[in-house]
Amino acid sequence: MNTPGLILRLASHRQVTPAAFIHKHIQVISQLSSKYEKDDAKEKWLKEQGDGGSVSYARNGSNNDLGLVTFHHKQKLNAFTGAMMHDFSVAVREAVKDEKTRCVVVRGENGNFCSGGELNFVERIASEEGSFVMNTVMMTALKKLANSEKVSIAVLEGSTMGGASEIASACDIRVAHRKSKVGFVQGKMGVCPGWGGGRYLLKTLGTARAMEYLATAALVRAEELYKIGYVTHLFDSEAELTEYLKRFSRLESKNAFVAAKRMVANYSGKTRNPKEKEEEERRIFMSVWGHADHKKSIQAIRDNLTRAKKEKKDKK
Ligand SMILES: CC[C@@H](C(=O)O)C(=O)SCCNC(=O)CCNC(=O)[C@H](O)C(C)(C)COP(=O)(O)OP(=O)(O)OC[C@H]1O[C@@H](n2cnc3c(N)ncnc32)[C@H](O)[C@@H]1OP(=O)(O)O
Repeated sequence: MNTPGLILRLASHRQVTPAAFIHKHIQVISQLSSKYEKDDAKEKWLKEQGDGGSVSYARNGSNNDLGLVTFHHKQKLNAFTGAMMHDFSVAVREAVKDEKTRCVVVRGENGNFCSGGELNFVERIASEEGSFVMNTVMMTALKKLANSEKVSIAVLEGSTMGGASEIASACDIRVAHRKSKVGFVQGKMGVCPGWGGGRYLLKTLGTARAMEYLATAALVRAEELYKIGYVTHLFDSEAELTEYLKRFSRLESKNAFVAAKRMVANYSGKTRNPKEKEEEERRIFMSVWGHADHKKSIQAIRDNLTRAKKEKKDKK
């Protein structure tokens, strides 16, 4: 192809949003924002779309440090409906408020995380109003989860498709069943990430890999995701998963646990300027230094050293 032809071809492929299009969308968004001024109006609208399934929040009976957000729609591999998006918002609010827990475990029932948007529901809300409401409600819920002081853990089993990969990415940690798969398949449906979790996909995968996976609608095995660090732990059985989750009760000081989460969150976001991040780092550190747990731990370490020294001496 000659150079002018090539330039014309490239220009026609360049995705430039025309000004008229942007203007129309600003108008639509402004109308919808007034119609659904309150978050509960959007949640109510989603609930009315129904289509089965639910999402619950409960404290884990055998490990009280864990709160469980569970997807229930096993006949459709936990595909998300409007009712489930409504419940998810409520469940996340309950989970992050629960003062008794340290972690929020996000999981699907029956050995499957979630197969993305439920197709009948997706078809029904395929409109500007639908995209506005779904995107806003899910974005708010994912932000709440990502910004909370709990450590959030997504347990990926079976299939994690489309929007479900956004939920998984919004969590601090992803653990996966060795045989599971994650599909960044939004493009196969002719759309892009729409559950408000695009930013978390970029953060957890890195821009190049997020581009590759989204542009190819990749279905990726857990073992590959483990190699690139998207998944931090692979498990083969429920017993192994239970053992893994017990690790999050190891820190005696809950204060130190919360500070660890705050310290990581402070530097993983791009929202604050460097000066504010430094100030926040100092504030976090000052919240643990000199705290009763700190003083108790110093004494415990000192006692350990003394004990070890005595044991060494006795052995001689
Ligand atoms: C707006 C949401 C959008 C976004 O923006 O992000 C997305 O989420 S895009 C992603 C949409 N989801 C999909 O494309 C996945 C569709 N499902 C599949 O490709 C497969 O089901 C599977 C996930 C690869 C699993 O395959 P398999 O193990 O062979 O199970 P089945 O296919 O037999 O599924 C069992 C049962 O569940 C029904 N099902 C599965 N996913 C959905 C769904 N998303 N919506 C509605 N129903 C779903 C499937 O039809 C089967 O039903 P029965 O045939 O009645 O048993």
